[in-house]
Amino acid sequence: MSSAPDSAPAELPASLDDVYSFLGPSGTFTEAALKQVPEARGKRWRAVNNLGEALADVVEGRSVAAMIAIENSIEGGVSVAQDALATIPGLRIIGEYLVPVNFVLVARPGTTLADVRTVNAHPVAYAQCHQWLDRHLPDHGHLPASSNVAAAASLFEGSAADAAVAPPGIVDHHDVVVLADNIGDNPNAVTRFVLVSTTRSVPEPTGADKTSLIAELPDDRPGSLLDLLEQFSTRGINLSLIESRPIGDALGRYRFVIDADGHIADERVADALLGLRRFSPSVMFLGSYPRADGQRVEFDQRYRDEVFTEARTWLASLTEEERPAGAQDGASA
Ligand SMILES: O=C(O)C(=O)Cc1ccccc1
Repeated sequence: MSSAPDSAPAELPASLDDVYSFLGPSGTFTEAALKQVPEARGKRWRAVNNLGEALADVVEGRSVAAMIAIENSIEGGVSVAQDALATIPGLRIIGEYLVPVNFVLVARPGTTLADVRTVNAHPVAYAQCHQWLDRHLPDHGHLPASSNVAAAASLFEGSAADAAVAPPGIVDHHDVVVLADNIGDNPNAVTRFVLVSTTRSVPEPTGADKTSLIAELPDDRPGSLLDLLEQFSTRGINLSLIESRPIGDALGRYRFVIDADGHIADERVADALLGLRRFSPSVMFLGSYPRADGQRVEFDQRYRDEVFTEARTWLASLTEEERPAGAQDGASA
């Protein structure tokens, strides 16, 4: 267990509620994402070895929340994370954070690029550097690592690899030599992280929010996906992510991972959820939370809250008994 870098005074109560889990060891991009969470400052941080351990900490009450990578600008959704959120009941996303990611190739002192045969790398990092690796080390082998920092650490723990893909800050943590800088295929790559908890309380709407959902299609017939998408389009809701993931019970069965602009407290988003629920056999609400980029949600004024509430009031009025003129509420004769 480590303490947050800007930790508060030692007399802080050390209850379980104070613990945040993240993919360690210290120096990972996931830790950089957790540093952006004001509520986590001064709390205890638990470095774990994989996503499953981070989420189990939350579900089993060892941590109040876990930071996980969910999407990157090169590969899209992190499928293991999407599948975990789809299959572990009770998890909610309570915040999102963006971390620019770039990578260096490091090795034990004395190693040169010409010596490198095998590279240790986290699979997501490896995928983001493969063009550089294929160009400069065309016959290299890949050894998967549990994190970007673990990849470099393992060079000193008997790893068969000669080099590792790591974050630039790795030089502050290990006595490595940098064989090459900026080996990421996209210099502007960004990874999106989410803070996951089991709390039922949803962050307050800010006007710059996002709602994450997972929905299954009712049946395998033409237009099912269109029906799903229409729930959003007919309510003026923009989607920032839609990805299909296999449900896993039969070939060709998929669930859809969706990020929609807006908050469940927005009438148009709540109405879209009701629409989804009416036709989908399974809709999971993963949470509404402020967008990391702070960008306010733009939508056509035809879909503002008052339009929905006015329509509901109108509907109710259609079947209300007409009151005789002058009658008062609750008045008895
Ligand atoms: O947090 C890290 O450093 C990781 O190892 C996971 C990861 C891998 C690639 C991009 C972002 C996060």
